Amino acid sequence: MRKIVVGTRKSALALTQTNQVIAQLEQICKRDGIECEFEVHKIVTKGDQILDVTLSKVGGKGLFVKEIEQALLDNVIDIAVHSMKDMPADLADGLTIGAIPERVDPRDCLISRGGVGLDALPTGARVGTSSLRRACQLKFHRPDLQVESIRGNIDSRLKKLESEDFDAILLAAAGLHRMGWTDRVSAFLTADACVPAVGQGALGIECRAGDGFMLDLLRRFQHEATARCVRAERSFLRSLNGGCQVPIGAYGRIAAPEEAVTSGGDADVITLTGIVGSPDGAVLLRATVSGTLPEELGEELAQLLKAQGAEQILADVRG
Ligand SMILES: NCc1[nH]cc(CCC(=O)O)c1CC(=O)O
Repeated sequence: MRKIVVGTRKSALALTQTNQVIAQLEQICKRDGIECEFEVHKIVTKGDQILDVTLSKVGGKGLFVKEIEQALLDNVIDIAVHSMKDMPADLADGLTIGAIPERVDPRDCLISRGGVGLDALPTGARVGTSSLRRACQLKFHRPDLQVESIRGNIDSRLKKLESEDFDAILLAAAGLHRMGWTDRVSAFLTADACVPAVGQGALGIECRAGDGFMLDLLRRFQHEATARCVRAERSFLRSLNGGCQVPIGAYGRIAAPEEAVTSGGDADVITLTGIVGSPDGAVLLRATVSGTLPEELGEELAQLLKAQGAEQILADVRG
């Protein structure tokens, strides 16, 4: 009986999604006759310690990931469950993503007082988000809104909607979905109106690159369509040198079978949309590409946005 130690952050969302992944892996083990048991190991990351200060000013890439990767390298844990959108473009040497399971809802959503949608928010309403990507796209559509920083895990941000007197906050639908809190959603923003963060809604299970047992198990948990879309999004992010604290978004999807048939296309074709913008929403560059090779698609999309001036916008944000 092999014991698999699973590392996780200790936030409510991290623990919940880790337990959901363990339950799914247990099903696979049972189905395929693999004998193993799972144990959860909680790790406090730098990102958790400094949630109250301005994360974007600290500027480190992968603030939620570094200590967890060290625990993998030190054999303290065997796998780690991450939100793909928190993963830096490059992993630590010796580690790999063994599985990307099926993505849940990739969209952002609005949680407002009174449950109204974006268009019904009063002129000048205060909206809480610390994501430059969300701020940019929100201000692009509604320049009158006042975007203000809000910190903390999703549970504390939901509390701050009331206690800090915001009219609305923006969160990823996926986190609320995993917590069973989608009844709090006032409106889902379409992936076109607000292009999600790279990897949003997807999880990644990281392990040691040389751990054959884990790689064999995790391979059975991978959702190929999701994995290819996320690889395309991450290739785009890497090509722009982006971390999670820059106003960059990308969303890859694979045409539904009926769409692929009517377009005469291939069921493997990924359609990838990306944006780069200024945090005040004055500039919002966007392009869409499609193709079958994830890494090349991401690079192609980055080239298109660079040709529109993306590098200067990002340089201005980074200061
Ligand atoms: N940046 C924090 C973070 N990282 C992952 C999620 C949950 C959504 C997901 O898995 O993509 C969230 C919360 C949020 O952005 O609302």
